[in-house]
Order: sequence, then structure tokens, then C-alpha cells
Amino acid sequence: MNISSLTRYSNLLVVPLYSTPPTTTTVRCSSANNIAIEGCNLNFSFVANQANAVPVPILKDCSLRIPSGQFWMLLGPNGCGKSTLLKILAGLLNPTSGTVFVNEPKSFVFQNPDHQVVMPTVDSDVAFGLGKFNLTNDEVISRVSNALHAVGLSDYMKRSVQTLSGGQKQRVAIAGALAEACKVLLLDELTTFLDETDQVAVLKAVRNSLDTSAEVTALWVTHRLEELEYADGAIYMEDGKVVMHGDAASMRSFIEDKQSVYIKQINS
Ligand SMILES: Nc1ncnc2c1ncn2[C@@H]1O[C@H](COP(=O)(O)OP(=O)(O)OP(=O)(O)O)[C@@H](O)[C@H]1O
Repeated sequence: MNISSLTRYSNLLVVPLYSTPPTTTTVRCSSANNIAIEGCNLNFSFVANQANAVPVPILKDCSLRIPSGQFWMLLGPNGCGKSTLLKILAGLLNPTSGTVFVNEPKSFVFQNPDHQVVMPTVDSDVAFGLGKFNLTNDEVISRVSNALHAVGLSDYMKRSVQTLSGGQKQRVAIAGALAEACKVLLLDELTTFLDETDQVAVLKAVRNSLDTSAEVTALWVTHRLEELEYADGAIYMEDGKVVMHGDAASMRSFIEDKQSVYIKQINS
């Protein structure tokens, strides 16, 4: 199922990146108009249980800024806070402090492909969210067909969703968001449950969706570093903090440096 048109956002705040020390990146809030996703000084804490109401900090002063029309990845080890940050950007969680701006409409696609599809056939699922737009039948058909084309599923229009692979279901969910003219796709570890062929197909579908429409921006949570080759930029988190924020080439060398330090440590 797509959660589309989530409405909570703060005022537009924006930000040039300023020069960065070697292992951390800081994003400063100011103003710019080509930014699709922005978080400024986001903190988030959970209260673990009512008996012990001491908040546990999960996100620590996280800032990020993603230009319109780009495919960015949110990387980092298990438990560092990626999904929490994504849910705050989606409006599914409220930050303890800090501000968020995300272009509307936005759509959140979940990790489990079986939670994505609600209708019996591919075309009816993609059309599911279009009822609110008061479109003619021809407009609905055109939107569904263009969206399925963008994700490489033009030949699947009349297929039963029950017969789709996990990756195909993810692509149907993305097509549903595109059909609704969604401007921001927030994608939470979509490749976790998929085999390698499906993983690549979903990545290519997102890449192609952005290449087809300059209006769409995507943020993709993953811990698979090899997926970086499809991205324009990336954010690397550790222990609730954003430690690197930059284009894909800078991120690759940052991660290679990190890996070589780690290899030296385990060999010494
Ligand atoms: N509802 C919750 N209550 C308490 N702690 C939580 C809750 N949800 C997440 N956490 C904790 O917050 C931290 C960050 O979790 P999050 O799911 O954002 O990390 P992640 O980087 O997405 O991890 P993964 O890659 O394993 O999915 C973890 O330590 C997790 O245990």
C-alpha cells in the first residue's frame, strides 16, 4: 500500500553545504529553492518503557539536504537510525526537535513487498490512489500506463498481483506513487527480501523513474553499499549521527577509506 500525500511538513528552510572536515559532514540551514528534502538538526528519542521514562537518543542532531530530481541513498550499519530518519521525513514520526521540509506529494514505500499491493490486478493497484483526482477514464489509463512504463512493467497491466515476484510488487508500489504525480519517493530497504535479479530491477526502476521525470526525487535506505552505483548522492550514518553527506563519488571514496582502516585494524 502507498501512503501518499502525507501532509505534515515545516516551513521551507534551506541550506548550502559548507566545507567539511574529513570524516564528518555538516549541513547548515539557510535558503535555496531546488531542495526537495531537508532535515535540520533533527533529534529523536524513544522512551523505552513507562517504568523507566528516561529517553533513549536515537537521532543526534541530524541534518541533510537533497536536491530535486536526484536519487540519494541513506547508508549505515544496522541500528544506526536510517529507518527512523526516513519515517521522520515521511511524517510517520515526529522529531523530538529540529525541522523537516519534504516536497509534496510524497510517498513512503515499505520494506515488505507483500504490504505494498492492495488490489487484485496490477493496473487496478496502480490506479488505486487516483480516485481523489477527479480524472477522466482516459487520464487514468494514461497515468497508469506511463507509470508502469517508467518501472518497466508495461506488459504486466492485467496480471494478478498474486503472481508477481517481490521486486515486481515493489515496482507496482512505486508506479502507484508515480501515477499520483508523487514528487518524493521515500523507500525503506526495498531490496531486503528480494533475490539479486529483483534487487537490480527495483533499483533500475527507481533510477529510470527519476531519469524519466525531472520532478521526482528519491531517498533510498539501504545497508548494501554496492547499490551506491545507482545513486547521485548519499548520506552515511553511524550511531544516530550523519557522518558523511555528499555526491556518490565522494561517498565511495569515504567508504573505501573506512574499509581500509577497518582491514588494517583487524590485521594488526
Ligand atoms: N519503537 C522503538 N522503540 C525503541 N527503540 C527503537 C524503536 N524503533 C527503533 N528503535 C531503536 O532505534 C535504533 C535505530 O533503529 P532504526 O530502525 O532506525 O535503525 P536502522 O539503521 O534503520 O537499522 P536496520 O538497518 O537494522 O534496519 C535502534 O537501536 C533500534 O533498536
